[in-house]
Amino acid sequence: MFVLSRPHGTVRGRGAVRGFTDVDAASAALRSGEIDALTGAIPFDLADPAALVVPEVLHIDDAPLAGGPPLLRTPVSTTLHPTADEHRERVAHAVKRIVAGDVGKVVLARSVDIVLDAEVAPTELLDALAGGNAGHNAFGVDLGAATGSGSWLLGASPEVLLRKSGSVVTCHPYAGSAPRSPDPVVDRAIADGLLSSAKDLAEHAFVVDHLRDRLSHLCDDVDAPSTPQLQSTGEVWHLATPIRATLRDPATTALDLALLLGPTPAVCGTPSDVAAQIIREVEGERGFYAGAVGWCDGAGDGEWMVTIRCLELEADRRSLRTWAGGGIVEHSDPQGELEETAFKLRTVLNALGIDGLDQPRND
Ligand SMILES: C=C(O[C@H]1C=CC=C(C(=O)O)[C@@H]1O)C(=O)O
Repeated sequence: MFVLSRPHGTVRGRGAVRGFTDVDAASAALRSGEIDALTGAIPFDLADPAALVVPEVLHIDDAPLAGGPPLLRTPVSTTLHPTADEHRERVAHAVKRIVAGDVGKVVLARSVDIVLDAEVAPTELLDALAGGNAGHNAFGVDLGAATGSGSWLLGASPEVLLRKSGSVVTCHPYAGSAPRSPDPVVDRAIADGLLSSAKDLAEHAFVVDHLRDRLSHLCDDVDAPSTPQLQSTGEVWHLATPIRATLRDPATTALDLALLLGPTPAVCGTPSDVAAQIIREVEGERGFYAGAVGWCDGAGDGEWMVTIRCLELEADRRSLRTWAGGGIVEHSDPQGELEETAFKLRTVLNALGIDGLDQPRND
């Protein structure tokens, strides 16, 4: 099963006629007309297996999921990768490499392994994720249909890697973050601070520059405003830029665009190859985190979200891994970056009904 809930509608894929773990084979089958739809997840490292299926039925309607209340689970065990101290050290080291000129920006992430006190049904968690943000953004991908793993990838990503309809491509990159506050006056002041933060504006510009450059390979009229706007989730303020471009060849598929554009510097860095190498050395394999989740129809139209604010729920339905990362640039502060991972983790933790991770505050 596949579900992508967005403010403008919900896409559901049911059944699996065929599965693909090789993105190039999936892309070729779509382009040749051998298959007429595709749903699923692309990993961060395209050399890793994807989880793509040709659904028996692809159903598209014009309402998001209604969303449900948060669940009420308690962790019986929590393991952080890495510890707070180690993450601060990694950020400090990345800043040194940036100052040395090895890389311009690199996104470093932390993961948390949690074992819950009781099982969670993937569809129940999907509803809780959709209920946790005003846009009812949420996704759920049964990874087993393609990989046989029995796991589900679930999340509430606010970030559209791309949407393709006919010859029009839109992207909505997010980069640059600050925590929401329950106090409206403080919340507004935090948002205003983000909009004028030189460090966050620089962090954001890497992503827009990358998308402008990659889109120009296939598109004319790439239109991106010169300054970002504010967007928010339930937990986080972001800088975001709406980008629009016109494809030279409208037969280019949304999947091909996802492979061309991602992983962007919102989740990887600049230059992409150097940043990806640093991430591999520092974090190891990311799996599906920071890849893309989405769908594509027979005309090549579709939508792909950046796989963030997400978790992988294992076959036992009690064990899960969730992730949060942040873009490191020259003026990043290790403690600030640690705190950023903590408030980004709240999206998934809130949906599960988990208050704290039972660790010292900054862990
Ligand atoms: C990498 C993540 O967020 C990205 C998206 C928005 C803002 C980001 C930032 O401010 O660093 C990240 O680029 C994540 O949530 O794990």
